[in-house]
Amino acid sequence: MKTSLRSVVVFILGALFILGLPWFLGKFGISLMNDIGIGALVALGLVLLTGVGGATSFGQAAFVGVAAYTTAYLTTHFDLSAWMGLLAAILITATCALIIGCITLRLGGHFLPLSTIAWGLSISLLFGNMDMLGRNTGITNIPPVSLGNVALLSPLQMYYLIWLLVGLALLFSYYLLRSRAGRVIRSLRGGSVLLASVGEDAFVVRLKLFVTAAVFAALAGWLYAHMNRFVSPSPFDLHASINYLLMAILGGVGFLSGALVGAAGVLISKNYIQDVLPLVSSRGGQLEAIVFSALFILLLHFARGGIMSFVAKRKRVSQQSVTADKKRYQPSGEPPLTERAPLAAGTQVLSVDGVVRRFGGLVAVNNVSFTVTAGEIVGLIGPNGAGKSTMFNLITGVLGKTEGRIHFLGEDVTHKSQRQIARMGVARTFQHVKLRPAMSVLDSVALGANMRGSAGFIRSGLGLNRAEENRILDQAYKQLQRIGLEGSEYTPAGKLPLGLQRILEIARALASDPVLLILDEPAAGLRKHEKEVLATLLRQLKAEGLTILIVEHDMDFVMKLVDRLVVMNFGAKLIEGSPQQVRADKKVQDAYLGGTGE
Ligand SMILES: Nc1ncnc2c1ncn2[C@@H]1O[C@H](COP(=O)(O)OP(=O)(O)OP(=O)(O)O)[C@@H](O)[C@H]1O
Repeated sequence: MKTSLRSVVVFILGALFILGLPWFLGKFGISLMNDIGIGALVALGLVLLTGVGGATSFGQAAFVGVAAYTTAYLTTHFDLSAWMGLLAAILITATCALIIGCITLRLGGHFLPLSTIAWGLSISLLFGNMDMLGRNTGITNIPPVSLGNVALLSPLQMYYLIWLLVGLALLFSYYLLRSRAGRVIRSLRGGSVLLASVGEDAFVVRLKLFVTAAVFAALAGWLYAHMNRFVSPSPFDLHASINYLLMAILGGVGFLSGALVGAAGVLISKNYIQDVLPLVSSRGGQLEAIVFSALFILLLHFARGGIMSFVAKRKRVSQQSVTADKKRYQPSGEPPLTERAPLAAGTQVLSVDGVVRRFGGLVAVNNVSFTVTAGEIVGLIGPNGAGKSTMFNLITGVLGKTEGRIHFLGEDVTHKSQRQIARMGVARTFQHVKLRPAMSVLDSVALGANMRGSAGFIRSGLGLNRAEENRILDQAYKQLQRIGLEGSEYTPAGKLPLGLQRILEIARALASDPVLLILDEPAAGLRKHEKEVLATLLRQLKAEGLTILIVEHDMDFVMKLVDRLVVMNFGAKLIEGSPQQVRADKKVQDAYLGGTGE
């Protein structure tokens, strides 16, 4: 994993700026910077959870509150040090997030944000109603954080602690997103079927992200409690949660730096508005909420990408001479990832036995049986609606079977999940391409090698995954060379023409080192020359011992390519045989080729 020099320079310059800034700020400025740092920590969690992971939370302030009250309670009632309070705050907040996440994160659509409002409100109401937490009066006399004998009492002392933690959280997030785990997080918006095809459970990934965002909120809560030395319910209510979301959106919910920019933007303008509104009206306090609501709506209408998206756009325009296409990946030289031993010729790879799939009254797949042996290319063909894609979805575990059995390498996979089947060595492409448009070509393929690595959130975020990450990227580059897309490593996948996106999906599948490659209409949208290149690639893969099952409508392409064909019609198997046998069969001509005898 190569950290780009520019990112290092930007980070160092940022750190120097933060170090030197107090020289130019008064007491008020330093206190404001402390609030910005605390807000930025929460907003950073939201950038990961909402901006990258696609799960909107209106309840982050409640997590800030859980951590703040935990440390406040433990340090005032049990005389624990603030550092023990930090440990407890992180543990309890993460546990709360885990429990709430398990209950709510499976909710789809608008129900998830609605549920975050519900638990956000409930938790903040709890703070105001529990005697042990001081009800609405809160908890006072919280001890300061101490470093040895030095108590961090002044805003300037807290400034350095707060911004050290903000820097570490930023670094963690930066490394995390550039890793194996980060590619999976960035693919969350592509849906659970895409993630399962690379061996991941979307719910588990979202849950880990939810807990990570809660831990960032916990850091903020701990800092808040020991900086103010007092906690009460109102800074952790729904209103505060909306403010944190506003910070993330204003800065740019798709950018880590957006958390800093957004927190600064919201808190500085809030101070400014608080100064100006009393001059306009005696009810300035109420007007503030209205002004912020109006700002939120304007932002959602005209600048959803936030401030950083404008900065990124300008940067792209000013760097047009150094386009992504001209950057090249340099292989790391790490030893390559280990590969599966090739199967002996004739080994049975797949066996489909009397499989039935009904959708209500419709029998989409009706008692279909066939086998695929190692090193074969088998085509599954049939007219539109014959049940081919349903058959693919049954084999790969996307759909459950109504009847029948499927074995892969002799193991019964009838009731295995898509993720388990993918992990056994079945890789696939999709009829409707499933790529993340903004993800680079190199990363898109590296996602396929996901199951060949093991670094999780913590190892990746701490930057301890470099060797593995290099090997995964080298593997992705090797597959790009194989399909002739080297040179476009850093082009966003969505910028490729549809035909090349299909080929890119094949490279992603190959990066997993599969036993069986299942291709759903790979030649659709390809030009004649591209089809020839694809056919050559598939023949080469067969020569290397890979087994391929392919659905394809282009008869010319498929007839020249495959060893055997299984023809389906109205959900049932019509015939199985060599391309010559299928071509000559009268039933096939009637059903599939419209009786032309092509
Ligand atoms: N999730 C579903 N719910 C209900 N019916 C479905 C579902 N998926 C597929 N079908 C129906 O099952 C039948 C087979 O569909 P399938 O997509 O498997 O056919 P196909 O051979 O892949 O067609 P095409 O070549 O057009 O992709 C069709 O009648 C389709 O409408």
